[in-house]
Amino acid sequence: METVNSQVNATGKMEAPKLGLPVTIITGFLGSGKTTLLNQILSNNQGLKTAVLVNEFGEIGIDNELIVQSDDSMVELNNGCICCTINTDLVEAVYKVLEREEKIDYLVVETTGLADPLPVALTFLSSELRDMTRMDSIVTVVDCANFSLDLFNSEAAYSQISYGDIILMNKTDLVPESQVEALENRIRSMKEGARLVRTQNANVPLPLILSVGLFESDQYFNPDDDHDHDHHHDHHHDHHHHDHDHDHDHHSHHLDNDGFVSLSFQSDKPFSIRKFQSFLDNELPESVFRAKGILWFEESPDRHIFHLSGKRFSIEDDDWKGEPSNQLVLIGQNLDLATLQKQLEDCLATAA
Ligand SMILES: Nc1nc2c(ncn2[C@@H]2O[C@H](COP(=O)(O)OP(=O)(O)OP(=O)(O)O)[C@@H](O)[C@H]2O)c(=O)[nH]1
Repeated sequence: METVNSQVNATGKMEAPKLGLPVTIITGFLGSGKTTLLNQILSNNQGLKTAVLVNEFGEIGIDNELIVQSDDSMVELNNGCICCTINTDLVEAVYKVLEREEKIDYLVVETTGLADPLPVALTFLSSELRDMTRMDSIVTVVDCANFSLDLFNSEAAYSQISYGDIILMNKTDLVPESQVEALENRIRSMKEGARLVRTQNANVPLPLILSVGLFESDQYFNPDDDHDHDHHHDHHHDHHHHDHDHDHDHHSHHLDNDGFVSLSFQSDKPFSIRKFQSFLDNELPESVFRAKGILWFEESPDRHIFHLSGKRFSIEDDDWKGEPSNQLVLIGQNLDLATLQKQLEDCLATAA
C-alpha cells in the first residue's frame, strides 16, 4: 500500500487513499453463474475489503438473499438494467462506496444477465469516475450447458463475449468435454485471443481475475484525448436524454429489443409442494429461461432456494432468518405475465 498518499484525519486515524479504486465487472447471460462467482470472490478474497454493486432484472431483488455477505458493503441497484441507468444510479452508487469511512480495496459490479457491459465500463471511464476508479477487467461467465447466442439473438449476449477480458467457461460439469471444446472454438472465433478459463461453480483462482489490469481503456477511448472523450460523453448524454429522461418505462423499452420480460411474484402465504411441482412439470412455458426465488412450502419448515436456468432447476434447503414468505422472479421471452401470475397464485396452499 502506498502510505505516501494516505491521509490522517482529525481523529488521527489513517485513511487509505481512495483514488484509483480497482473495478471488476462481472457479466454473463442469465443464470450463467455471476452471483456464484461473486460469492467465490467474497468468500476467498482474504482480507481484501470488497464492495459489491449488484444490478438485477426484475422488481424484487433475490440476489441480496443469495449473496454470502449481505452486509452493508453491498449496494443493490434495483430496477431493470444497469446499462440504462449508468449516468445516475451507477455513478451515485460508486460515490457512496467511495465516500464510506471504512476503506474499500476493491469494487465488483455484477450486471444483469441482459446487460451490455460496455456502457457500464464506459461509465467508469467517464469524467465523473475516471480519476477515482481504475477499470481492471470485465469477467464474462458463460454457461456451457445453456449457451444462448443463437437461441436468443441477444445483442447483449454477444457484447458480453466480445468485451470480456477473461471468459469463464462455467458449468463444465454439466456437459461433455467435446461440447466445451466446441464452445471454446466458437468463442475464439468471435473474439480472437480470448482468455478462457474452464470452471465449475465459477471456482477460479482469484489472482486470475482480480487486479489483472487487463482492461485496456484506450481500446474504447483514450481518456486523455479530449476529442474522443467528448465524443463518447456526448453520445451518452444524447442517449440518456432521448431514451431515459422522458421515458420512465425505459427498462422494458430496452429489454423489448431482446424480448425479455420478468414476472415478480411475492406472497406471505406458502405454496403447496404438490401444486408447485405440477406447475413446474405441466405449466411452466419453455420460454421461461431463468427463475430464481426463495420458496416457502406449507409442508416444509425450511427455506428453499430455487434456481432455474434453461431446462434445469434446483431446490436447495436452508433456514429461515426472518418470517417465511415466497419471493420468485421468472424471466423469459414473450411471456404471458397474467397467466403466469394466476398459475402461481393457484400454487398457494390456500388457493381453491
Ligand atoms: N451444475 C452447475 N451449476 C452451477 C454452476 N455454476 C452455477 N451453478 C448454478 O446455476 C444457477 C445460477 O447461478 P447464479 O450464480 O445465480 O447465476 P447468475 O448468472 O447470477 O444469474 P442471474 O443473475 O439471474 O443472471 C444456480 O443454481 C447455481 O448454483 C456450475 O458450474 N455447475
